[in-house]
Amino acid sequence: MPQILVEALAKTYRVAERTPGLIGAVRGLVHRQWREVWALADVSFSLEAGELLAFIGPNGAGKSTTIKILSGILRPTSGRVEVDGLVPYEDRIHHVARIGVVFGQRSQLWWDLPVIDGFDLLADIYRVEPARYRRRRDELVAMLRLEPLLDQPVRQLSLGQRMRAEFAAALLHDPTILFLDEPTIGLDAPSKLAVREFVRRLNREQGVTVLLTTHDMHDVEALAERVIVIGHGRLLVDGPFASLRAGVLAERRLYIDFVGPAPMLDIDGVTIKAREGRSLELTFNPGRLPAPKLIAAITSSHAVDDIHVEEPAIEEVIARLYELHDAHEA
Ligand SMILES: Nc1ncnc2c1ncn2[C@@H]1O[C@H](COP(=O)(O)OP(=O)(O)OP(=O)(O)O)[C@@H](O)[C@H]1O
Repeated sequence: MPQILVEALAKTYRVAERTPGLIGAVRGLVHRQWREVWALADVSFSLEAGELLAFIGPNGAGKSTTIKILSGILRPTSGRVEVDGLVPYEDRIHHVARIGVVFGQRSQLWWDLPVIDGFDLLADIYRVEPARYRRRRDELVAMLRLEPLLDQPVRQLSLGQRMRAEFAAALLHDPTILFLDEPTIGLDAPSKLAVREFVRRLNREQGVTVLLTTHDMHDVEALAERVIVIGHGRLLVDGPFASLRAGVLAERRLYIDFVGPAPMLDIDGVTIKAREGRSLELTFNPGRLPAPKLIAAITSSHAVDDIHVEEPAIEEVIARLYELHDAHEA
């Protein structure tokens, strides 16, 4: 029996139609027109205990809605959800004792309270037995290097520091499942690395099941073995990251600055995308032509000033997935 089971999940939101202008606004107060927005059309997947799954997709794809339903905040329009045998939105009290949630854009700590007081309050709310709480809190404080921040009010923390405190807050009651909604959003590079390292340890060493949404492909690469791509409220892909990468993500971009004007390159399997002055941008498939081989071929015959390889941005990957999906549906 999987730990998380999602079957034919659908969610519509009812939003008020706005008529422009003052008269429209007044009329809207009297006869409000509603329109339905399909956030999720039909999503099914399951997750075994101890898995780490990344949920990716463009803005508005339905990722946050899925996390909100799984964490019991929202009720779906139709479909079935079970987490550890419970229906999250029907048995919230028991459910929240087993899960931890971190929203990158929202805080569960109290803005004006010192971090440690917020932790104490949460332990009370979750009714964590005092000795167990102190043990878990000290463990998390050490893992997340929170000691120097404990007496500071949350509002004085930097975003990176606050996210570390948020992770501890979400885990004080020792949940076996962690939902993360864009946990690295807005963080600088060292803070992102710290978050990834912490999530990895939590999953690998403590066996916590993690479901994560992100727009950062580096999060996915660093953490997830399995990836679900969601778009238009539907599942587009569910599989190992390695195969997604080898298929849709195969293309790499190479940027080269030459010492002199950019030469005409004619290499099998390489497409020139842009040429300007001394610069050249090209694409290649590393499965067919490994990057070191390509770079060696170019640098052995041309003087190069700078060179770097880039993976396609997540938006490009998603756009490509849409094309494949639409072609398949047609
Ligand atoms: N409370 C709400 N009321 C009305 N519509 C909503 C509400 N929340 C979400 N939506 C709509 O549902 C759709 C899915 O939104 P959701 O926030 O789940 O997407 P997302 O994949 O998390 O996007 P993002 O990457 O931008 O966070 C969007 O069209 C959004 O406008």
